[in-house]
Amino acid sequence: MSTEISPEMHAFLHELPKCEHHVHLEGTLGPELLFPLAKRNNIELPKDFPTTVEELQYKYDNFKDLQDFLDLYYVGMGVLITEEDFYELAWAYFTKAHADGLHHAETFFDPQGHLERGISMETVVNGFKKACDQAEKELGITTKLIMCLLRHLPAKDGLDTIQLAKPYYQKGWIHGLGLDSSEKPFPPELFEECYAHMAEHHPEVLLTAHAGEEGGPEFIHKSLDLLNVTRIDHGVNSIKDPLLIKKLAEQQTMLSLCPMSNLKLRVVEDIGDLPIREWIAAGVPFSINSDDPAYFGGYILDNYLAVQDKFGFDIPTWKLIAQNGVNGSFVAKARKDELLRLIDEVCAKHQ
Ligand SMILES: Nc1ncnc2[nH]cnc12
Ligand SMILES: [Zn+2]
Repeated sequence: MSTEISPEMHAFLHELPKCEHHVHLEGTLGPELLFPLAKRNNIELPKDFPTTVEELQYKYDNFKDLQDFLDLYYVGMGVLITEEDFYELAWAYFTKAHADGLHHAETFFDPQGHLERGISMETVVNGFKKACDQAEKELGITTKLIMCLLRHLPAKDGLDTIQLAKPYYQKGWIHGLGLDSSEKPFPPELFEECYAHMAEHHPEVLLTAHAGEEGGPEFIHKSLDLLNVTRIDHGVNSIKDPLLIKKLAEQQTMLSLCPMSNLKLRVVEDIGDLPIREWIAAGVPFSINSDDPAYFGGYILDNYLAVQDKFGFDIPTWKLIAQNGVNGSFVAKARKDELLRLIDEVCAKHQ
């Protein structure tokens, strides 16, 4: 069922202060930047890669599953070469998301997808950090960078990557460790050593992992119990296990839900099938995110609107969702209080 979103509700959702916890910076690379960067950097795209925006868009609209998307995603990021490319990419994301009412962003990046092409960690992190600093200064968006390990690569490669990123963890330029890429063939336990290393040497770092996107509830259990993550990225399949739902609610573990991604990658047939009402009823906190917005057809506000279109929530429910997003953010109490005050103001104005 779809509900008509009134202009008032649209304006409210636009204004509602938002936090994003699940966006891959490489997933913000759309055709409008991909093709010019390929040209600028003299990158010859593979023979079977689309050559026009329309052909690329057709691919984006017809992913069969997560792997089908990832195959295109890893080729796409091959046009990113210089520090300036990484900066431009992230800055374009921050400006777009700012226009959607974004106030705080915890952004993923995949260094191994660049290191294996001969791009240095320094190039990647310097470019992203420059955009983060500018977003804080010019747009008032607080930011955190979360480095993800690619689970289709060996854990040893992950440990080497952690080693390379150490100076940036020490400087406080990278704040989290995540785990992404093909889920089902590469379960969480393969990366126990990587997460244990981070917990031992950088206890201040946020630990999170993609789990329960295509994998079952056991991937979420193992991410919590073996990797000791305090957040779960996606977590859609948590609903298949009532005990897990109870545990997520008890521990107040936030799920970073990505509705349009879940639809495009066929995790669900319809956004209305997402277990959002069940999570709210059980007290499981979640935030709403864009994942790879250039590939899935929508930035953060589009994802909020897609949920509203199917669920028709009232303002108090949206207030709760926004508050949970703030409380699950990796920021100091003073910033949380500030964001919660802003949410109160916008909700009071639209009540
Ligand atoms: N939705 C997703 N799942 C797993 N890995 C990803 N990398 C980028 N987007 C991803
Ligand atoms: Zn993701």
